[in-house]
Amino acid sequence: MEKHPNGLSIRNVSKRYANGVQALQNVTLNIPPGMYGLLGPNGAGKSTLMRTIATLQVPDEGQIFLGDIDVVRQKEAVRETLGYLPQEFGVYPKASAEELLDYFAVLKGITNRAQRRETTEALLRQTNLWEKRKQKLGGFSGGMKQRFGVAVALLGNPGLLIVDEPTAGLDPTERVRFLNLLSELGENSVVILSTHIVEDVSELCTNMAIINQGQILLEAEPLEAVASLKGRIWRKLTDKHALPALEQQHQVVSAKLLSGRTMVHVYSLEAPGNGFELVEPDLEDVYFSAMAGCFGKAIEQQQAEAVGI
Ligand SMILES: Nc1ncnc2c1ncn2[C@@H]1O[C@H](COP(=O)(O)OP(=O)(O)OP(=O)(O)O)[C@@H](O)[C@H]1O
Repeated sequence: MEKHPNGLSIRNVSKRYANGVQALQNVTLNIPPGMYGLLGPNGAGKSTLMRTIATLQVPDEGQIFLGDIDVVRQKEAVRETLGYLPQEFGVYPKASAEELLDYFAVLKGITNRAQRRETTEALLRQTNLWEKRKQKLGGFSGGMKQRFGVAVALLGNPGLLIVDEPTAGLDPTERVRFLNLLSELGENSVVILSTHIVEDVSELCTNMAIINQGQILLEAEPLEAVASLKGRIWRKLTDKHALPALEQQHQVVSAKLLSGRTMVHVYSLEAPGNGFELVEPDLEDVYFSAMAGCFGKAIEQQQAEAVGI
C-alpha cells in the first residue's frame, strides 16, 4: 500500500517486555486516513501497539511516522493531535459528564470559556449524551462511558484517534450505537480501532490488519481479502467427534457449534469431496484462514521462497 502524507507509517517495530514476552515483532503497517481495524485475539499485541503509537511506551526498535511527525521522538507534537480511548477508561464517578468533559477540554488547552462550551456541547450531542450531561458518570452504563470516552478523545479535533477494544463489554444495542458513532468519524483523520471482534472490522473499516503473537499476519482491504478467498472455503455440518479426523485430512480453519452440531470450514484450492460444499467467504473466514496460516503473509512468503528455489 502507498504511504499517505497524513497517514501513519509503522516500520519494523519490535517490543520485548522485561519478562521476556515478545509483544511486537518487526511490525510494519501503512495506515491511511479513515477507519483502520487492527484485529487479533487476546494477547496478540494490539494494546502494546496502540500504546506505542499513543507515545505511552517506546519500541525497542523501529520507527513510526504520523505524516512528518516522528512519533517516537516528537511525543509532544503527536499528543497535540492525538485522541486516545484506552482499553481501561477510568472516570471520576462523582463528576457529571459535562463537568468532566469541560475539565478535559481545559487540559487540552481550550482555555476560552465560550469556545469550550461550544466544543463540549457539540461533542455531548455527537455522542448522544447531551440529555445525560448533568448525570454523574458513576451511574453511566458501559456504553455511555465508552461514548463519553470518545467525546474526551475527540477534544481538539485529533488527526489520529486510537480506540482500543471499545466494544468488548457492550450489549448489542450499545455496540451498534457505538459503531455508528465511530463510522461518522475518520474521513480525514486516521482512526485505529483495535478489536478481537471480526464484525467490528467488517462493519466499519476500509482497511485492516490481522495480528497474532506480535506479528502481522495480513494487511488488506476487508472486501478485497474476502474476494480473494472466493472458491477456497468449503463447509460441512458434522458431529463434534468427527472433527479430529477432518483435521487430519483437511486444512480446517474454523469449527463452530450450530444447533448442537459442528459447522466446519476448510480451506482448499480444490473441491475436498467428502460432503463439503463451497461457501461464500466472509471476513471471519479471512481471519481464521490467516490465523491458521493458510492465507496472508505467511503463505505469500512460502510462495516467494518456493519460486526462489
Ligand atoms: N507491561 C507488560 N509487561 C509484561 N508483559 C506484558 C505487558 N503488557 C502486555 N504484556 C504481554 O504482551 C503480550 C501482548 O499483550 P497486549 O496487551 O499488547 O495484547 P492485546 O492484543 O491487547 O491483548 P488483550 O486483548 O488481551 O488486551 C501478552 O502476552 C501480554 O501478556
